[in-house]
Amino acid sequence: EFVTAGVVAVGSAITAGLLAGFNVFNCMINECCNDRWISTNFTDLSLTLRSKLYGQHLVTEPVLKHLKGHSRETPSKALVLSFHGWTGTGKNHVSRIVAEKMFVKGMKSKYVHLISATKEFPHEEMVSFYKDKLRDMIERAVKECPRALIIIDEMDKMPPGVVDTIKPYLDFYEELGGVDYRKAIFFFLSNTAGNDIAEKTMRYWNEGVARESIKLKEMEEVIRLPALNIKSSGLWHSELITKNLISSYIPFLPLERKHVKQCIKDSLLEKKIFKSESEIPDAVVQEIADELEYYPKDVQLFSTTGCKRIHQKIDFVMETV
Ligand SMILES: Nc1ncnc2c1ncn2[C@@H]1O[C@H](COP(=O)(O)OP(=O)(O)OP(=O)(O)O)[C@@H](O)[C@H]1O
Repeated sequence: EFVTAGVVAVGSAITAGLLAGFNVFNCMINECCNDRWISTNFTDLSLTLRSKLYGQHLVTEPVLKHLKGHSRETPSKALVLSFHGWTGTGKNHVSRIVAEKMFVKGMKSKYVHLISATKEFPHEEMVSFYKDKLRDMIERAVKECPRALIIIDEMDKMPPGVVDTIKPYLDFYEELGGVDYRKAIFFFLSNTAGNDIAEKTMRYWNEGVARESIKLKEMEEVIRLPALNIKSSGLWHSELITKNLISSYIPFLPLERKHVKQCIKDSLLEKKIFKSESEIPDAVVQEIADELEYYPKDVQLFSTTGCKRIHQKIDFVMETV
């Protein structure tokens, strides 16, 4: 009996060893939820954000700070960053950069989830079904990898009330149903409060105050109230706001012509129309920039579509050159 027990024990040890070996080998080739596939080194991310995100000082540093803080051993809750601003100001751009620098497979990682509210939750009358659907999506994502990045785009198109269903997962609980949600990262993207952010930025400009001296704290105030009170914000009367479950509101300021010009240069290089920045004639950049619309009409300060639609404008202008 003693001998049999010994043989069984040795057998189990060998099986466990083989399994562990297989897992190590498997995770060298296939994506796993570990440090080989998910980075906790923020150097590259910080360099990229600093050089490739224009005019958004209230985004670059706060986002980096939150990500670094949250990556420490055991965070007390999931990180929830709510991105707000006009169209084309960089909300998706930042999300993509973060995904690409944190996850080896970038946006293609099975641990990065991009949920489009208009695609997934198009009908207002289906709220209760959508609540189950969203809850299920989040549970599956975090069960598969506690360090998942979940991006909800077009939050303002989400039927009111749906998002509150994920409240427990964003709270300070150690675990829910055997799953720890505290290492997960959520980005909410919306245009809500975009006009309020633009107005405030405009006011500073009129007073001759440098854009870079605008503080995060005051902009957060500008966002929080509209997000809570506008029915089509996705966060209308949401407990995520009232119970302080959103870690930070990140304002994307409207982009000025000089930022748009930087985006144009990037796009011209990306499209391989020019080989280096020094080859790009100013007149070409100017002409493409003139194709966009600016607000307010008299001073033409902010691009109403940020850096969006630049690719089409390049095609149009280069076609006629
Ligand atoms: N601040 C920025 N710095 C550098 N490039 C930018 C910036 N904002 C936008 N872009 C460029 O413009 C493109 C469109 O921007 P993006 O999709 O990030 O806008 P958005 O804020 O998510 O808009 P929407 O609210 O319409 O979803 C990006 O892919 C990027 O190339």
